[in-house]
Amino acid sequence: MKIFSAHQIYQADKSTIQKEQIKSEELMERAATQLFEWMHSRLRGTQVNVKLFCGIGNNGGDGMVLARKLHKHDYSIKVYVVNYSEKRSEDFLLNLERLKDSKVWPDFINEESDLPEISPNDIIVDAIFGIGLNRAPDDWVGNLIEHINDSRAFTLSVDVPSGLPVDSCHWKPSYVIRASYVLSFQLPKLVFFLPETGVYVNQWEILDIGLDQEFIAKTETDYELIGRPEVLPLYRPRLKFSHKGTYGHAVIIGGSYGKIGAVQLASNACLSVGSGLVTAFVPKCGYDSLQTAVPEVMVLTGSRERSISEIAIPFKASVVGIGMGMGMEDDTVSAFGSFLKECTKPMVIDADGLNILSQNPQMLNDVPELSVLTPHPKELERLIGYWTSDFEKLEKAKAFAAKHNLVVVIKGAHTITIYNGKGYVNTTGNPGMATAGSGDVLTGMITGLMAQGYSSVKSAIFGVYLHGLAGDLGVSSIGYEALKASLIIENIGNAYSELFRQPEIEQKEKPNG
Ligand SMILES: NC(=O)C1=CN([C@@H]2O[C@H](COP(=O)(O)OP(=O)(O)OC[C@H]3O[C@@H](n4cnc5c(N)ncnc54)[C@H](OP(=O)(O)O)[C@@H]3O)[C@@H](O)[C@H]2O)[C@@H](O)CC1
Ligand SMILES: Nc1ncnc2c1ncn2[C@@H]1O[C@H](COP(=O)(O)OP(=O)(O)O)[C@@H](O)[C@H]1O
Ligand SMILES: [K+]
Repeated sequence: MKIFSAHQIYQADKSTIQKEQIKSEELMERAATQLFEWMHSRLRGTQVNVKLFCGIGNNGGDGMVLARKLHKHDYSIKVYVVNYSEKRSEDFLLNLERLKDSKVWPDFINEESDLPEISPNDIIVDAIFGIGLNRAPDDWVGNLIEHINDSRAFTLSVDVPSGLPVDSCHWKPSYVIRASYVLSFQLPKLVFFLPETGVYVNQWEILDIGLDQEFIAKTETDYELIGRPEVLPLYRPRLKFSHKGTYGHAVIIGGSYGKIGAVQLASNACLSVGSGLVTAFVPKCGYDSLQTAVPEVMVLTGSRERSISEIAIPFKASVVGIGMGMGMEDDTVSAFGSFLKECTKPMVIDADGLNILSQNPQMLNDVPELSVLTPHPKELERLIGYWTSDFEKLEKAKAFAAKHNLVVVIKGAHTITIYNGKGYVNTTGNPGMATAGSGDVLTGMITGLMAQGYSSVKSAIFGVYLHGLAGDLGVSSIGYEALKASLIIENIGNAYSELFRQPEIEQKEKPNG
């Protein structure tokens, strides 16, 4: 699913209004009808106090329409207009009048007003700011937002949590609504998936307000949300008359004394995702444990006992995954540097491979184009330097990836794969995966997909998705805390099956059982 910028959403609005020959107020009515139906189907007339906090722009206008509809259906409502500017939008004003016509009289809150009482049992509708936020709220509006957050009442945010920037702009973290639920119009917003801003969004859902599909389809976006519909077409079926040679020979290089497990996890994952053959290259100390733990994996060793001091692969590997648990001994660094000079095919670089690159940036020139780098945030910072916001981080990562023609996988709760100026935002995975070795598993999986002939960027996008899905399936049987990286590997097969699982057909209720 595409992720639009605020500017693109406004354009989609315009295009819809032009094409359907409707007024903007009708689009607002449509959006608010969706909001109302969502609430009504859940509340079913329950008598709770709904307190609507509405700004004076179109986000507030949505709130006005929703208030009118709730009132018409006899809900107990109280409307507050957060009067942060004299520049009210036309559709807000129109719907304020319509609300008054239905005999609802909002309270106007301004800088001098007392903060309204909110009980934890109230339901708050947050329609103060939407995608139009372009600076941090004034302190008095911020105090109101803090007051709403402190109330612990269920807070339903319209379109976006108020105070949250949709695109890069000044904002203040304490002046953002902590939404229990966000009903966002038509398309997801990038900030829902970034670590700094995503924390304000507990759960979100898209409401289809019928924006111009043709416009959406033809608009190029900087970001795309990757779910099942996006990854299914990437899958390459196994062929009946294929053999192990068809699916490539991957080599996993890494490990040092005490960190051989990283290579074991990566090679096992590489095999489990479907690589035809897998060879691990480790220092001598890794030989016995690897051969015992994963008999399907072949093992080559260097000449040293505890670390890698030279890398020699006596055959043509389809792809190499390198760096996990490798350490940064001087000899290892020079072995890595010389190996890069020999390589021409795209590879996957993780962990100490990335750290070596950060300390020796000249080596970046020898990294084969279209290689996949899989940094966690700390490794990314070492590579691209410090950033002051997630927006800046993404821009820097894009520039870095473009400069070296690489695929950069920014790992996190929503891993983002950067390639060719675009970011692919993953939707699978869970906090149970914040555990030792889960990154090694990911590197193995991406390497294993490349071995089978998937392109670098497709391997990264597909691998990240499958890895998260395997983690989700693992967690469903064991819970977050107990999930271990090896269980992610055990669930790779289930993750493939899950991709193709048909949604269960609803059982029709039979009379008398
Ligand atoms: N297609 C869709 O998705 C549809 C979207 N719709 C709805 O429209 C919403 C967007 O509405 P919007 O453009 O009027 O902006 P909104 O967020 O209400 O802000 C209002 C104004 O506040 C101002 N301002 C900004 N920051 C400020 C600050 N810190 N402190 C004080 N003032 C500040 C700024 O004006 P400025 O003062 O900069 O001139 C801004 O214009 C969208 O989220 C959705 O709910 C639906 O109705 C229909 C279909
Ligand atoms: N909270 C989370 N939600 C979803 N996925 C997560 C979360 N935390 C970590 N992960 C995933 O787990 C992996 C961790 O990688 P990394 O930090 O390199 O681990 P390690 O170095 O121990 O192998 C990444 O793929 C990351 O996306
Ligand atoms: K809002």
